[in-house]
Amino acid sequence: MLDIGGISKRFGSRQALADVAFAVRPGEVFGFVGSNGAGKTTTMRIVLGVLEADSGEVRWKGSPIDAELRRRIGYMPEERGLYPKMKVGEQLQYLARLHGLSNTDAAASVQRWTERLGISERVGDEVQKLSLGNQQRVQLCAALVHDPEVLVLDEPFSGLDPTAVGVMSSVLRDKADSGVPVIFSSHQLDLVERLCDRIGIIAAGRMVAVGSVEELRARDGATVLDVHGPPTGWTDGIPGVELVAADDPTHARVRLAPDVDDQDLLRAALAAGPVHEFRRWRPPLTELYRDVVEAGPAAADQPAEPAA
Ligand SMILES: Nc1ncnc2c1ncn2[C@@H]1O[C@H](COP(=O)(O)OP(=O)(O)OP(=O)(O)O)[C@@H](O)[C@H]1O
Repeated sequence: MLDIGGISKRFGSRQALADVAFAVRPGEVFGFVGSNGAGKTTTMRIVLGVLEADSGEVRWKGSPIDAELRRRIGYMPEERGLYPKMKVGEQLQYLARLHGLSNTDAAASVQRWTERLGISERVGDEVQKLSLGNQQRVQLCAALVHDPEVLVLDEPFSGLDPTAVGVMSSVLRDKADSGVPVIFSSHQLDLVERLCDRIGIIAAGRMVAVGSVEELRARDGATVLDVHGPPTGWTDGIPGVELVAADDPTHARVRLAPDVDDQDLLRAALAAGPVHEFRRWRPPLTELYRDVVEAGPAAADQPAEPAA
């Protein structure tokens, strides 16, 4: 288990992280989301040990991350760290060797991952001659060539075409299925919802929600129903029933107060007209995110609270 245990970090007067705590289990893809400046990159850098927390600790399998453990993490930094003038294959081979692989193992690994990520034809090209998306594929190869025990990826999907998104998603899923905890940050919430087993939402340096999408949905506790059929307006005046959306003249999305029986609501709908659909509404992550971040300790894009 990768355990991020209550880490805090201050840059001058700015409290970038305040007691951030969550865990990523082996076999799990964990999506780390939050607005610009919320603290994702800072958290990931601390996980990697390239930045030191002021307090709190990161542990992998119960041990604090040290130099030896760091070599066993695959990291894709936000500021991509490739040498532009070096050839793709040479660079990956070099990185794999740096992480302790023999020459033969490194060559086999480079071949395997460049093929999997669709850049095997480009191994003889300088990195700077590749498109940005292909450079990103190389960057993911760089995180994978040494067969890491943990994967930490900072915005690996940004700027990728749909094919590359598909390839990258399946690679992350496979790594997780082989027992590697995978954590990545992203602003693409639909992708995060599809791919991740659990999600952490950070706002202004504080974790405001952690869980599966279902668990995040359950936080609200309210029953919200979509009813299609009767002309909109039939809910007016029913105690404990709030109309929250009406996408067309025969639709009503309603939030029920805890004491309202959904069967009573169904009877009221039937009295107003034929009911074609009556079902619980499952909000997408984009809506859950908005609700959580807006209700969090500070709204999105606000500066982190200054230190005392
Ligand atoms: N080296 C640094 N010196 C000073 N402040 C920093 C430094 N690194 C990060 N910060 C500040 O810490 C806060 C968190 O930044 P961080 O890069 O972790 O956010 P993020 O969630 O990764 O944002 P984005 O989605 O834009 O990449 C921001 O207020 C940022 O300005």
